[in-house]
Amino acid sequence: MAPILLNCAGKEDEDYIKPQLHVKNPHLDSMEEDILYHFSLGTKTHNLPEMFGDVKFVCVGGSGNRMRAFAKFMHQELGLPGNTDEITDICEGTDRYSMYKVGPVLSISHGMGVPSISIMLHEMIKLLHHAGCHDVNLFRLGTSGGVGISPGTVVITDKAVDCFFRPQFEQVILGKVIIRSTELDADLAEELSQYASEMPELPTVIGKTMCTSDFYEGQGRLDGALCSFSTEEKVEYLRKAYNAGVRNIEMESTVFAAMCHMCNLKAAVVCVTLLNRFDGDQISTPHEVLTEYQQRPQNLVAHFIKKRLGLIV
Ligand SMILES: O=P(O)(O)O[C@@H]1C[C@H](O)[C@@H](CO)O1
Ligand SMILES: O=c1cc[nH]c(=O)[nH]1
Repeated sequence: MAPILLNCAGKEDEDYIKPQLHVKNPHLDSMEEDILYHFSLGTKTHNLPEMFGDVKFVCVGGSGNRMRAFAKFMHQELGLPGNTDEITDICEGTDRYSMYKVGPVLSISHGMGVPSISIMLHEMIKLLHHAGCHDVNLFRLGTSGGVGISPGTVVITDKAVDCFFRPQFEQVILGKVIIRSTELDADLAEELSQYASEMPELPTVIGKTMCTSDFYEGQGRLDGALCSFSTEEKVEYLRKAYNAGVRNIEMESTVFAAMCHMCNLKAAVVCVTLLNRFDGDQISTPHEVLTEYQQRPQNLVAHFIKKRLGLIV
């Protein structure tokens, strides 16, 4: 299926100026070859424009199985020809990440935490650059812990914040702390929220997402191998987070937002909550319920993609 050229408002438009992706690295121009090591892809070994030039939507999430399931789901949703069993892992030469392409949709796993997603984002953004992609929307489809909201709620992030509730991401470069903005695309979040309101089966809120560097102590859990705080201190911290507008906690949103923002890529974070952290720390929900929860961000983003491609009105 040939991709349709749509402008930001999702309308076909010949005069539309395509938003350009900017890699911010002058050294790249003088490199004879760029090996995307963790993807097992490279500019000399692969024809990246041919393989990826038509990509318009990049969806990322922690687990390889989830992102394969999403690729198969999108294949069906877009009505693409062929069998979903034929959708293979483009990165099968490495076991670091998994990548699947279905029409204009690229589905990539990023593992857990900031270091893992950050490596993936460097290589993915260079991949889009080498392939000559433009006008690409990026989505993180994740899971999270809810703060004062019911399990199964989908949170569309308006601001990704750090564990001090600041909308920033700190990167240490050459021994210096560099602070980057975690601004996400407000129009994209608004559009997703509008579509969510058309899907009554999808409980959705817009709120701040707090990104931590740990699942246990870093998220105020009492059930890790280490814990040095009381239940009251945990609840006080979660209450402060809630009052600051935080509605969920995960582990990748700030670097995802910061890197996309720096490279002029429109990005959104859509995570389902697996539990309400005021009610506990352990994720004891049955597996099949968790599987259904994980499908929810996928349903919303699939709806968005189909709207953008003009497959539904
Ligand atoms: O995309 P996923 O569901 O992997 O994101 C969250 C944040 C951590 O990576 C992980 C912790 O369970 O889930
Ligand atoms: O509580 C949770 C659940 C999923 N992912 C997280 O990072 N935290």
